[in-house]
Parts: sequence; structure tokens; C-alpha cells
Amino acid sequence: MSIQLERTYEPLTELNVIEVIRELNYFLLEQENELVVNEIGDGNLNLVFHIEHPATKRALIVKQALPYAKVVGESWPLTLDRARIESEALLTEAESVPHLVPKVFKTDRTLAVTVMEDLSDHTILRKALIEGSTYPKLAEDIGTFSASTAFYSSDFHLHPFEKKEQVAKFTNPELCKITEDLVFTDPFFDHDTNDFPEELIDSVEKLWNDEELLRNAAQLKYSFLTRAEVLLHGDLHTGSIFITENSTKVIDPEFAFYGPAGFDLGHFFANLALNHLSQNAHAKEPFNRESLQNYLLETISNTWDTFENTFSDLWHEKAAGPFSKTNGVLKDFLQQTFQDSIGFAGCEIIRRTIGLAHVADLDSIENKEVQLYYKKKALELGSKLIKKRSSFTTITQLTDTIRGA
Ligand SMILES: Nc1ncnc2c1ncn2[C@@H]1O[C@H](COP(=O)(O)OP(=O)(O)O)[C@@H](O)[C@H]1O
Ligand SMILES: CSC[C@H]1O[C@H](OP(=O)(O)O)[C@H](O)[C@@H]1O
Repeated sequence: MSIQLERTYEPLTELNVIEVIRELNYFLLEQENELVVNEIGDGNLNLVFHIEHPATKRALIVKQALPYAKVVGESWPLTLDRARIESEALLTEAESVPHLVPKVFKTDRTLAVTVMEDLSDHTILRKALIEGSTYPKLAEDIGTFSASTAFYSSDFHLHPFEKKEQVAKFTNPELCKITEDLVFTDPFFDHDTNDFPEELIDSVEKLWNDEELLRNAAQLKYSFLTRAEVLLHGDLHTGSIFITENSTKVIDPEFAFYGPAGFDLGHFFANLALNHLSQNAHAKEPFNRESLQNYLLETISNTWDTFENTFSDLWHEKAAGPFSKTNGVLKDFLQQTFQDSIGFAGCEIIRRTIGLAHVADLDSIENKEVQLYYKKKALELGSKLIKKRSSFTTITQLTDTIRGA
């Protein structure tokens, strides 16, 4: 079967996807009929094809956006432009942290396709954490990823014209709307996208009736809507991180856009906090549980420290502009970013507990009563982080709060 490349969009299949990569000459023509193709996408939105030549083990990934959200179906149309955003974000991130993202080999806008490095020797971090694995380089890598991509995309580094060009390039209204709805709005109201067991209704109604919480959630949503500070990944949860002992790769930046610098850090902290809570049920031996939970809290703490140090070093070396030497300017930016990250973490924790898109960390707790218990704890933690974020001045306060949840 052959398809008309570069003319019209059509969803690829395991039978015709090879057409897209032929021109790369990655596989020899004579190897083509030996290639093994599998659609392996397990995310909410896209097709992901793994193409391998078994004899040589050479492999490629072809990721294609569908014109709708895969998890819901054609009733939820979704822009194909997210494939362009994903490719552009990976290429931009690679300018400052090439070792932390998959290599992009080809982008095809018509087919909404990104061809990239195969990372099948890595594991998705969420799965690995649930199983109790730990990774010594995770904190340093994510702190470096967040600080470098933030600094180099910001007004502290770019000329104002270039910064605004970048903001325009990464304008991503449909994907941002998903976050505006699913993270910042629906979980705080009785909305039909929400998804939680009925036994949780008392805890959920407590959130819906908490005026202080709603007011603070509104502030965070407004920051997300208006503060085009840095290029964000936009969905930096533990399912968007591929990992081995020696390597970390951040994948899936289709939600990338210019937003508040604490947003990605907040999502990462939230997903580690959710895993921390869930280890009370997953980890069988008390000693094992304690060391895993300590690892998760150290990872949060070391990620923040790496972010702060890396961003500060870049600032001192490279920040331009009349206020770059003014006392307190960097400190104010870092404090705002830190407190924002705590509030954003709270929103992510709440939406992953009662919103449309859950996390396996909590949902895979087999005993339903125990699962319910930790979901209630998650809601309390999320609510506290949102309401009290301005009172946090050290990362230890955050890790102590998660430990006490
Ligand atoms: N570069 C890659 N190498 C190997 N597997 C990948 C790669 N990118 C994605 N995958 C696989 O496809 C799955 C879905 O990818 P993801 O980018 O998260 O899709 P979605 O945008 O639909 O969430 C990942 O969980 C992973 O198993
Ligand atoms: C209908 S999109 C729901 C949810 O899915 C995205 O995550 P992923 O593509 O990594 O599975 C994103 O978090 C959205 O909020």
C-alpha cells in the first residue's frame, strides 16, 4: 500500500508508516521487508509507531497526531498543529540540553508527524517509581532541564523581538485550553469531565465549597493564562520522562507554550508527591517504603536546588539588560517561581485525583478502601499547597508537608 506524502493528512497504519521514513535512509532499502512495525502509543492523544530491524536492532519512532484526542475519540477534535509544537519544542530544548531529549530526525507538518530516536531501552519513570526503582541522576537532570530551557527562552537571555517571535511560535491555544479546563477549572466545580468514586463525594464537595481554595485556584489559572515568561514543556509528569540508571530523556512536549516558570516544576513535584503517597500502599516492607519515600523527597529537594543553582549561574554569566546586576531581582524571580510551583503542584495533585486524567500511582492501589484513603489525603495535600503557597520559603517546608500528608 502506498500513500501520497506531503499532500493530504491521513492517519498512518502499521502497513504504510515505512513510507514516511524511507527518505531518511535509516534502514537499507533491502531491509524494508524485514522491518517489524508496532503501534505502541499508550498516551491519551497520539499514535506512536516503533519500527525495528530485528537483525541489527536499529529502530526509529514515528509519532503522529490524530485530528482528535485518542482517549475520547472523534467527538473531541484536536488541532494537528500540536505535532509541529512538539517537534519545535524538542529542537529548541536540544539547543541547551541535547542530552535530555530524544533526537528529532524528521518533521512532517502535513502528516503531523515527528520521527525521532527510539528510547525503548529506557523505562517510563511513572512505571519505574511505582515498582520501587530509584534513579540517582533524576533530580539533577530535571533541575537542569527546567532551568536551562527556562533561562534560554526568557527575556533575561533573548532580545525582546526574538522572545516575542518565540512566544508567537509556541502559541498553543487548543492544548493550553485542555490544561485550563482539566487542571485549573473542572476539578474545582461539579463538572461532567470529573471522575471519582462516589465515596469521595464529601471530600470533593469540601473543595467545591472552599471559597479560599477557589480564589487561589483562580489566581493560579490567571497566571497560567497571562504570564508568558519562559518556554515550558507544559505537561512534565512522570509519564513524560524516560529513564535509565545513566540517562534521562524528557519526551512529549506537545503542550509546550510560554507560561509561568514554576509550572513544569510544579507538575513534576506533584507527580512525585502522588507517588510518595501511593508508596504507603505499594511498598510492602516498612524499611523499603521509608527509603523510597526519602528518595522521592530528596529528588524534589535536589531538583529545586539544581534549578535554583543552574538558573542563577546562567543569570550571573549571561543575563543582559539594565536590571541584571540589581540586587534582589534574581532572588524575587526565584521566590515567585518557587511559590508558584507549589500552587501548580497543588492543582496537578487535585486534578490527577478527581479530574478526567488520573495517575496509575493512586489508581493501581488494589485495596479500594486504602485507595480512597490516600485519595482523600491527596485532596487535602493539594488544597493546602494551593492555599498556603505564599508561606513556603524553603524547599524543606515543601518536603515536610508532603511527608506529613
Ligand atoms: N522516543 C520514544 N522511544 C520509545 N518509545 C516511545 C518514544 N516516544 C514515545 N514512546 C512510547 O509511546 C508512549 C506514548 O508516547 P507519548 O509521547 O507520551 O504519547 P501521547 O502524546 O499520546 O501521550 C510512551 O509512553 C512510550 O511508551
Ligand atoms: C484528554 S488529554 C488528558 C491529559 O492527557 C495529557 O497527558 P498525556 O498526553 O501525557 O497522556 C495531558 O496531561 C492532559 O491533561
